[in-house]
Amino acid sequence: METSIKVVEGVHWVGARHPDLKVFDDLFPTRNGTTYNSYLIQGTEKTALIDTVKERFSDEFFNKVSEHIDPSKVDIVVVNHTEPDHSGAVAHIIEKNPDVQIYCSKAGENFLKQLLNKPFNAVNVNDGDEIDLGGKTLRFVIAPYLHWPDTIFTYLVEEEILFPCDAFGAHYCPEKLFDDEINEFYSDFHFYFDCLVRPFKDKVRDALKKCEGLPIKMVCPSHGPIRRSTGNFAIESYARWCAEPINDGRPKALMAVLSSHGNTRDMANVIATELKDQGVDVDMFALSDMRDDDYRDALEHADVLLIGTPTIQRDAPPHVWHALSLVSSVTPKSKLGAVFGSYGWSGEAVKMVEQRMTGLKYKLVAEGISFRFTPTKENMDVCRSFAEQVAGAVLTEE
Ligand SMILES: Cc1cc2nc3c(=O)[nH]c(=O)nc-3n(C[C@H](O)[C@H](O)[C@H](O)COP(=O)(O)O)c2cc1C
Repeated sequence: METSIKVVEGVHWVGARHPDLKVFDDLFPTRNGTTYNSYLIQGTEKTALIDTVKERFSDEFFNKVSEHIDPSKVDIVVVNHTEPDHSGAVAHIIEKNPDVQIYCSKAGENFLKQLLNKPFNAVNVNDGDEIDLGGKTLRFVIAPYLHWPDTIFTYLVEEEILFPCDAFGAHYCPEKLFDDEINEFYSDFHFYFDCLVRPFKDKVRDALKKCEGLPIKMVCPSHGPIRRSTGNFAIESYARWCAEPINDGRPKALMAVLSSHGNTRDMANVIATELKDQGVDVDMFALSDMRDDDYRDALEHADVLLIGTPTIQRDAPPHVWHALSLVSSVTPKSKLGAVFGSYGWSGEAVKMVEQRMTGLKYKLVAEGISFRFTPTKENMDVCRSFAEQVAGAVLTEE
């Protein structure tokens, strides 16, 4: 049976391994399974757990905790993040000790109320709050949206260890727990960031600012290896990936176009020429043949998103919906947008895409235009006016 692992004196990993997990949260593929990391911190006065494990791993979790203390004697559970893969054993701890104090953010308390559906003893924490366990001081950093609104980081002052829950983590289940005992896992680390954290780059910047100046010897995330020797590398990687987009000269329009017979593409070309004349560069993407990652990068650098779509089978084509589904997987630089396209008879697509963009919180800077089959010279004049309006909105926003 697996046992707990000492991290430093008075701090033990009491988590669980899930090496055969293939898809996390039914959403994200995992090449190497994952771990649910929980940490037991024992001071001279009090004992705290930092997060717990997924519910089905509760028994092995409690076995590990019991190596050090009767689980009913744990005084505090810090819930850095309430998602069930970390809060899954909290209900069992409360059964063992109804007085256990649950340290969490206000949002965390609200979420836990509806995750547990039972009373518990919550202590809300704010930035900089501390609790002294007796020679082991926990300090809290509020880090909302890394990756849920409830997230906090916990910092162990004396040992200079950061417990950031899902931030800086990786779905990777190594044989050994520490980074300096295992092979490189950079691609899993990067993939994890892309799946979970990339939509919140601005929030990462906020959290990193709060951590500036904190001496950090070790980063103990909630998934994957403990970063005993590369904690700062993980933090620097996030800082690099989340840096503000550089304003390198002229504003940019990202134009994503699908066109079966070339009509929407002809409109796109006229619009693009006019945009360039007005001082806006154009990054053109053919939606039928694009790499998602290129498009995601472009979304993070574009000042406006233009979608060109024909109506196909009373709808916009699936490629267009796919492109729109990627918006929420990144931190778009701007939420200005506009839609255009050609149709044959019913012409639903442009309106439908406008509605979706509004739902994604885009501000539509020009009324959508759609023309029947081959655009006429007059139609192309309207395309130029459309481009002028878009350029005007983008340049005013600059
Ligand atoms: C498979 C297919 C299905 C279509 N279904 C519709 C439709 O439901 N409603 C409509 O208005 N036009 C429909 N059209 C016509 C196109 O919207 C029209 O040909 C348009 O000009 C195509 O623009 P494009 O050249 O940019 O693709 C369909 C075209 C194709 C190829």
